[in-house]
Amino acid sequence: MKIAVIGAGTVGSAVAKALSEKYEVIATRRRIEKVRWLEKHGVKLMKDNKAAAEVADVIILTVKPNKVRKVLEEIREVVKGKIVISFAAGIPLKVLKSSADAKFVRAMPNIAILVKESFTAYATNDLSDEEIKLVEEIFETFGKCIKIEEEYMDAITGLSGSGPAYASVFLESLIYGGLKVGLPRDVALLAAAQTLLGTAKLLLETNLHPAQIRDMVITPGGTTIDGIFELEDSRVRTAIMKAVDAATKKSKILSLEINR
Ligand SMILES: NC(=O)C1=CN([C@@H]2O[C@H](COP(=O)(O)OP(=O)(O)OC[C@H]3O[C@@H](n4cnc5c(N)ncnc54)[C@H](OP(=O)(O)O)[C@@H]3O)[C@@H](O)[C@H]2O)C=CC1
Ligand SMILES: O=C(O)[C@@H]1CCC=N1
Repeated sequence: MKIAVIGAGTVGSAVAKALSEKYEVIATRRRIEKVRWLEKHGVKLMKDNKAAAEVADVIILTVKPNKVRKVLEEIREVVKGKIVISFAAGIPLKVLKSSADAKFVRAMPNIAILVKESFTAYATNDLSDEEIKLVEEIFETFGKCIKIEEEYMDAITGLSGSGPAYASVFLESLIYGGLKVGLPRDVALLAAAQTLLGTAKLLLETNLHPAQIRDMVITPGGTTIDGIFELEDSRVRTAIMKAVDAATKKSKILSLEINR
């Protein structure tokens, strides 16, 4: 199966690289010289979106949201009846469908595609069971995936699409905390990253709620409660909830703007 990735930027190049292990991949962007390294992974580079979409069985759009309509206009004649997956934040299926006569999937992965640990949520109304299977096989090359109702896509964008950015702020803060108390940089980085990874795994592999994990770590009168006391005083939870809320609202605004 041939897959065309239209817009090989940050996400598109990660997508092309991951897919290249299993599929024949063509990737496009205007400045293809920026992603020559993809050729080492067997990815064919082109500037012509229409030519790439024409020879592909499945097309993945990884251009910015404001470019989606223009790109669909370019490729509309050659994607009739084909599966077109859009990763663009905030662009509803309705808008995609009004631009071309294809079978559309609106999806939201995250940058952990690079290490095959993306969380990809997707919505579609157009696909048969067999086509859903095919699309899930594609998403599984990026990590985990789930099908959701489209009404949740903006919230997913605000949580797991943007999530690696929030988690990186938290990780950076942990590392700097480590530096403040005198840890060598490499030790602080490893300690922070492995702790976050381990906690996420604990949550996914047990039935424990995060509050229970937190409670398990707090030894009465011990060290952790002093750290937690400071965190609660800084309203960290409110800050993170506000971040998810703001990014979700922005995704909704993008969909309103595109309809104008
Ligand atoms: N970054 C992330 O973590 C995530 C991003 N997304 C979504 O993925 C999309 C891309 O985001 P991101 O990778 O961050 O953005 P980038 O700006 O890094 O990538 C977009 C790419 O599109 C290319 N491009 C622009 N115009 C065209 C065109 N007409 N034809 C072909 N290619 C074109 C650009 O390259 P050139 O200028 O050389 O053409 C650019 O490299 C967005 O819609 C975003 O919402 C979704 C989930 C996570
Ligand atoms: O910042 C953005 O708009 C994209 C969508 C989700 C993550 N990055």
